[in-house]
Amino acid sequence: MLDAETGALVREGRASHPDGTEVHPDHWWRALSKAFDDAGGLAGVAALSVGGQQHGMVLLDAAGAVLRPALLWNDTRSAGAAAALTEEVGAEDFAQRTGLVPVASFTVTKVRWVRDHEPDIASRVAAVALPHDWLTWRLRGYGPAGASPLGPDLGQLTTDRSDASGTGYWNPASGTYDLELFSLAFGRPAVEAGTESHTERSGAVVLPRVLAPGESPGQVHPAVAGEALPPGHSVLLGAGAGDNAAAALGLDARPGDVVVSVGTSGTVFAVSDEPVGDPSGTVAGFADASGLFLPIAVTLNAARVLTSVAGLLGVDFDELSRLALEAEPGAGGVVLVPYFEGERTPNLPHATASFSGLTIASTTRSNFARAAVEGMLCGLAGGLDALRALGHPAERLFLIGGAVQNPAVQRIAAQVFELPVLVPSPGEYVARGAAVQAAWALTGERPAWDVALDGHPEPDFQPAIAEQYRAEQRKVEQVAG
Ligand SMILES: Nc1ncnc2c1ncn2[C@@H]1O[C@H](COP(=O)(O)OP(=O)(O)O)[C@@H](O)[C@H]1O
Ligand SMILES: O=C(CO)[C@@H](O)[C@H](O)COP(=O)(O)O
Repeated sequence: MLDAETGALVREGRASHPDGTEVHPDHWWRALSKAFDDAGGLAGVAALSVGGQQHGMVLLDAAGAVLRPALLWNDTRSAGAAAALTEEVGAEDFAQRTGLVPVASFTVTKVRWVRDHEPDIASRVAAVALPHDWLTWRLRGYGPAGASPLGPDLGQLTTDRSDASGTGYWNPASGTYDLELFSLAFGRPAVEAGTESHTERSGAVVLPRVLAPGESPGQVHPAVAGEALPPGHSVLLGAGAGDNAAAALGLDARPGDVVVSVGTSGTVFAVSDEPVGDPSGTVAGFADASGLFLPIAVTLNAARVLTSVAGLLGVDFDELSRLALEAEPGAGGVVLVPYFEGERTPNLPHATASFSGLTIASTTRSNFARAAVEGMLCGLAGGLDALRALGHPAERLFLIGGAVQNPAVQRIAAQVFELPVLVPSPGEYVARGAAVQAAWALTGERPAWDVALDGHPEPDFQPAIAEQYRAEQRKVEQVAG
């Protein structure tokens, strides 16, 4: 909870939901309510907005009930559907129509998977929403018949540009749904909530109405906030956003800035004045939450690479960092291509990780620790190269995400990225971006809050690290591709 004038942190609360690649949205709802309690309730809060993981598929029936656990961004079961859709539409056309070339993360591939593997569920789908859409709808009082104050009005579902652009059936350049593409994927017609054709086309699958930046979908319903909301107090809602677009808002990133987030996913993105369509699929051409665009490259293997290697070495993160910094740049020739969870960029959903360059001399704990950090960051550096190759200016790099608290990640980032690296003060930048949206909806103006910096590691670019990594990565790609 931030002060609307200054952006200063006033209170915070947190609650977790289960890990995994499919999660029932009810867990998010319970976690949100616990987080409100943990933060001391909503007294004094004038507006709030929801930032959430992108792409997750929430299927609702006509009575507003969730039909199955949401398939999340990191669920790769729809890799075959992604390949089929790319084949049917063509990568070039797909990129032109949506900014994307399908990979398993995107919602369009998940609806195709459901059509093909769960036809009973597919036939009962009345609406498809994303995590933040569903939470915003629930906060407004809509939800399953009998278990929500305003009932299952699917016409009230809303989303925002940033998350709509991660579905694979919305066109960031025109700002409209590509309903034909949705029907091709799912085999049923669709309609945008709240439009004229929505009322005329009963039976079509409802897709949330796309709000403009700064637009509000309404207020938190007093009955759903329970004791968190004091009597007579109202809370305005912001549009909500996908997590990466929210982080860009939270950092007040502008064209020329690149953000690298090392969390569960690894992301590299820029804010751009122009829409992007990369037919190679390396860069996804999302929209941002400010009215501009957010070209992005995303890896599935980020912070958890360090968790795995720390576990292998039997050390905590502090010791992993100490070991990594003890080794020389290049880790004595040891390279980790860290595709522990398959990979999304490059699109290798079935790849596995591999260590190489092991000799008696190089097989040391410190080289393993360093190879883990280098491999993870080199995967992201490939994303930066792709953004630059598309002509995006990159003047400085913000490094955020849980793993950035690791000193080795900061120091080695300055060796792997050929840019000044800035480390903002530790914080929840996605939540901060959601707070920007809330303040924007409240005042009608995008706030300009200062972002405090924690440090900027000394520039120390060492191209040999990435060169060595790329050589091994090409070999892995040949086997897994
Ligand atoms: N000091 C550290 N070194 C390495 N990884 C860390 C460290 N601290 C936290 N992490 C990792 O950061 C991840 C959480 O990052 P965060 O950006 O909050 O995640 P998410 O992308 O899921 O929002 C976890 O995988 C956690 O283990
Ligand atoms: O798939 C993407 C972006 O395209 C991910 O960035 C997800 O939006 C969620 O990532 P985490 O917050 O779990 O790291």
